[in-house]
Amino acid sequence: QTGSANTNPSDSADDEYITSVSIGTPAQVLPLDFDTGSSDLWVFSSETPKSSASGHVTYSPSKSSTAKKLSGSTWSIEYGDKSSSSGDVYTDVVTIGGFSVKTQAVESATKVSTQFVQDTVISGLVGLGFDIGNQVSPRPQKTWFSNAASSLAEPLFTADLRHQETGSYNFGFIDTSLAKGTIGYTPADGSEGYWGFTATGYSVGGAQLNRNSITGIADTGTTLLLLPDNIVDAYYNNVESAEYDDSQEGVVFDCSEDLPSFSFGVGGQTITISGDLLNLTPIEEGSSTCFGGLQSSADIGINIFGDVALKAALVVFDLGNERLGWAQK
Ligand SMILES: O=C(CNCCc1c[nH]c2ccccc12)Nc1scc(-c2ccccc2)c1C(=O)NCc1ccccc1
Repeated sequence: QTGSANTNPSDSADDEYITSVSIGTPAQVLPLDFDTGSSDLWVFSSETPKSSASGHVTYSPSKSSTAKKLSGSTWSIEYGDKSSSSGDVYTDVVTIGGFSVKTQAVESATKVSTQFVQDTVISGLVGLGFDIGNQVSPRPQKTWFSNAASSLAEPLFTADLRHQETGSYNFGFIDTSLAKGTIGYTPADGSEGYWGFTATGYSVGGAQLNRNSITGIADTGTTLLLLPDNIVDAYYNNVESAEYDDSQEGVVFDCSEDLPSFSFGVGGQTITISGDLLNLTPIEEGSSTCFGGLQSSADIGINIFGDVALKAALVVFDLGNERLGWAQK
């Protein structure tokens, strides 16, 4: 068995990607953000304060004949950007791309932080990280993919995120036609709950790849490519108008500048992110100053290959073989 779901950028900056998910009987369809950087499926619900839920599609367990309260279970998550949510837990049928998991833990939000309240295009997250990262207590729950894996043709899924166009999440199969290059595989480290891996080097503007190990995570839930300062500086030294903007908390530059590409090595392949994918968006509507897709990971303590990097590749999240595959698109 397999599943295939389309995913769409939420806005003109590709800030996040929205995928429709069916929950319950009859189906309640919610726009959710698939997140390989976390391991909880949580949703805005009938239990979310009305003031917080306004503008969001919500899940009502009381309207689903297959919903069951997981009594005594609660959850609470805080993300690195200080956003957070918490609540209680139901199990229900969750269908993604035509594949149904009958008894999926659906974490219902009774509290959500302002970032999520204001982000009305999404009604929650589908964690696609490793089960060890799940935040339900007293008994951690499995992710949708972990529950699905044993019934899928192959225990893997692929992410094909695209700039300002429809992409896909495929479960149980690899559509190699989505990529130009060969898929290079590298071991994945799931011990922290993330899809961790090590890139073998980087280059700016198509130059020869140097040999620098870069350990990081493949994270569909983070917009940016966040790398060490030495790499960020090496890149922006090629961008004449680049400067650090305190109010934006990142490097900005003239929108008119032609940005160099950025490449990294992984699994014996070279993934090249074109310059225009590294110009994320004007800092404000109509501004001629643009915000960079590559930013520093220095005060984060972890390198994150977020959507800006993933957009350049077809990425295979291979749970069965504990490995990540990358192919140039
Ligand atoms: O949490 C995830 C993936 N789920 C994000 C869900 C989400 C969190 N707000 C959201 C808002 C909308 C949609 C989804 C999300 N990835 C990781 S691993 C380490 C960090 C981290 C640790 C310390 C400091 C910083 C990051 C993060 C992180 O916070 N990324 C988001 C971010 C990273 C940088 C800047 C902003 C956000």
